[in-house]
Amino acid sequence: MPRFAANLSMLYTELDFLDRFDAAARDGFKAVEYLFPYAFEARDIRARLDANGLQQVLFNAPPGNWDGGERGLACLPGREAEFREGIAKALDYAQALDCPRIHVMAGLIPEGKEREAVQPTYVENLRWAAAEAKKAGRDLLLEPINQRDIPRFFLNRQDHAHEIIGMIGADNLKVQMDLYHCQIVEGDVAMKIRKYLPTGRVAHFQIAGVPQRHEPDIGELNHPYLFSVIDEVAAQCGWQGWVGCEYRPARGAVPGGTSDGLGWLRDCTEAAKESE
Ligand SMILES: O=C(O)C(=O)CO
Repeated sequence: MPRFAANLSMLYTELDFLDRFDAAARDGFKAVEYLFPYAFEARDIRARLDANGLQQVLFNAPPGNWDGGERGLACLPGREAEFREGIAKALDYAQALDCPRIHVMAGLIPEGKEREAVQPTYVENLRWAAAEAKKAGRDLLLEPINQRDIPRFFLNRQDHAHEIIGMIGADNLKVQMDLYHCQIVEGDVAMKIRKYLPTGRVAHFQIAGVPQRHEPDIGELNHPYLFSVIDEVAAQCGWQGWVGCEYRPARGAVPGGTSDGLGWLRDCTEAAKESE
């Protein structure tokens, strides 16, 4: 069975952010991820991690004006200085939280521009950021995201992410392979895991049911099968990463809404015990 991390931006949202760490640990998670730590002092987050024996496995670099609709700065011409400040801030938090990975959201293709026109900005920003992250001992992750959730998002396809990484050639620049986005954009998910995991460029997975982004046991994807594929390929290539549970519980932000929906995880754990 893969190792699962609770995404605290989507799970336990009936609780204040810092209390979500305690709830995730109570449900048996050993690791967490979320979008952004920046509204909190790193030492307060660190205290919650330590008190609950949790690892911080991923968070995002500052995305620009999130409430104004921005979803990353990396592909935005003219925003390079802000992009660099954001990466420096993310690296400081990563150090304080002992977090090995930072997701750098690509951003939206500006109105009136084509993807090809902004790709050079994206590549140059990432080249700089990967070198900074390397000095700090961190990996930077690129995530292809579907355009139903985020219209005009620059990076949508797995092959595009791998092509960009190949162009830059930094060994700490990797892919965050979200199987929910992958199914919506391109499908053939199991074969894509088999193709890309052995490359050493997939640092992290995320999951959610498709199409509503609820629990993984709701919808068109057969997650137990996909977990067995991850396990099989991981054993062959020595991959030891995490699978982030980045879904909106079907019962919503109500007390117990997240925990009640974790039947899929309990089933998975039981099945793993039986096969030992
Ligand atoms: O929208 C997503 O899928 C993300 O992981 C954002 O970080």
